[in-house]
Amino acid sequence: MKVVTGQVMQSMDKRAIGEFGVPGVALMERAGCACADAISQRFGDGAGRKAVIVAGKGNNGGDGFVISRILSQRGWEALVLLLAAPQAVTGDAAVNLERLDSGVVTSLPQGLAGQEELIKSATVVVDALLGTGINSEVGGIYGEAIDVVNACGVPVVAVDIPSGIDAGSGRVLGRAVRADLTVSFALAKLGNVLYPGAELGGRLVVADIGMPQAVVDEAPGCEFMDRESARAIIRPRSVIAHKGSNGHCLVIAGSVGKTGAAAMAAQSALRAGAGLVSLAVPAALNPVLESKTTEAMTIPIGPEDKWHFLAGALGELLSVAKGKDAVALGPGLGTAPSTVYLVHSLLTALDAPLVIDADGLNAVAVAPELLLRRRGRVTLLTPHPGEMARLMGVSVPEVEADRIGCARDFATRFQVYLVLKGARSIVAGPDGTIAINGSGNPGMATGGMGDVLTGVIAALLGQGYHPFAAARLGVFLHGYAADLMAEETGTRGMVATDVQEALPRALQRLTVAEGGAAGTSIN
Ligand SMILES: NC(=O)C1=CN([C@@H]2O[C@H](COP(=O)(O)OP(=O)(O)OC[C@H]3O[C@@H](n4cnc5c(N)ncnc54)[C@H](OP(=O)(O)O)[C@@H]3O)[C@@H](O)[C@H]2O)[C@@H](O)CC1
Ligand SMILES: [K+]
Repeated sequence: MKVVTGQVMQSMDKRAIGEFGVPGVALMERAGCACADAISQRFGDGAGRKAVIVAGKGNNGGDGFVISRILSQRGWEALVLLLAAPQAVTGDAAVNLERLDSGVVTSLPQGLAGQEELIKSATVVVDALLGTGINSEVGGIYGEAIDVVNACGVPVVAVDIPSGIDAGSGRVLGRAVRADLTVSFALAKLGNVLYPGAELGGRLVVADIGMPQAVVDEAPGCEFMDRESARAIIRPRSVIAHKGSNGHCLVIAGSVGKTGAAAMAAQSALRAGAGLVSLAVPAALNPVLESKTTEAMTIPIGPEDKWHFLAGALGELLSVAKGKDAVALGPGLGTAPSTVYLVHSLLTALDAPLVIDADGLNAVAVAPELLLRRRGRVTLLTPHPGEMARLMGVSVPEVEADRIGCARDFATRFQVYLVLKGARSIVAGPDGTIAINGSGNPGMATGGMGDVLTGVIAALLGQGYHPFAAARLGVFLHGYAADLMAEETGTRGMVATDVQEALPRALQRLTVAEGGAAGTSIN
């Protein structure tokens, strides 16, 4: 699913009207109708139902006027509380305001004070205060109105986006409406899918409002990874595939106390379909990993009494990396200075597509310019916000304030593919292309989830997926496996190995046609 900023949507609106001759009032009519339909579907129609539409003076309010007219035709009492003088309403919104019976509209330029009881008596409150045209922090009568709506205890349907959410980022601009349902138009906005906007919007419906297809297709936006987008990336496995044709991954991981990270990265690569996995570990840890893993082949590296990698391991690691289809570097490596030095040497010397995570990223953060020496080779980083902050030399709140900007900036500057983890992981390509992951749940906020993701992405790279496809499919699959687990056991107490074990089921659900069965019929 494509998502766009509010500004892009406003220019799409202008293009549809200017270039394609679609009247603005027609778009507004379809938008209002889509909201009314969603309301009718949820609450039914006919007498005894009351909608209170809290409207602003812009086109978001205009949609609200259409909703009032349509619901009235369906037997509702549909009252509009307009937070402006009627003369302040212009354009298409004014056309629709004039079409309402005067008794339906109450103009409240001083704000909603005194209307609380009326609002509490409604079946549904429609939030038509502010949409994509929001241009500053919300305060004054609009801010107070948002507080009243949030305190009313009645289901709230937001028109396009909850009022107060920045459509380009999902940020709350001062105050924002909390809705149960949001009906967004033509395409979802970034603010509908990024947190906190995504949560405040409740369930999201994207309605077709008759925007010309060319305008939709040509709008600059980014991909929101849902099941359909994942299905479009995933490739069928050849029936004559063998372990050698499904990619051989090398995982370089582990230090004392962190053998689990190494085991999970290796095992997850297998669960995501890698044909073979070799796991290179500091030699003293080999016995532990021999027994912790079964299908992965462990390779002891360095002196037998060393619990972490030394700088001198470079030669041995390069020779085991020869011929591998992808390398994962970092899970549980530790931050011993000699290990950091080794990571720096591997960065410049390894030719295979390389996924770097965890302590691998901490080593990169010391000298990120080394990434530029990998030009021409595939590098994929998977930082969480703390690691991203270290890589960029900024604070975590700075990363969180602009997750897309940070991911894009780093990926383009250092010519890498990057997954910025967190609720709605961001995938950035070296050309600045962005995707947003739609799968996953709070159960994933526990240790080891990143090691699983590293293994999954390495497996996909090893199977020959393009790095941007491997990153997008990898994050989706990882979150989707966790979502399948959550369906069964809830999110509390979920651990990384649960997600690891659910990966085949997630792959199965994505490859089998909806409602169909796996396999090929032969009779
Ligand atoms: N795109 C499409 O295809 C279609 C879009 N449609 C709809 O149009 C909506 C966009 O409409 P829009 O551009 O008129 O902006 P909107 O969100 O109503 O707000 C602007 C008004 O709010 C004001 N204002 C701004 N910030 C404020 C603040 N912080 N606090 C207080 N006030 C603030 C601002 O006042 P100003 O500052 O300019 O004086 C201005 O008057 C879109 O979300 C969708 O619902 C559909 O009808 C059909 C097709
Ligand atoms: K709104």
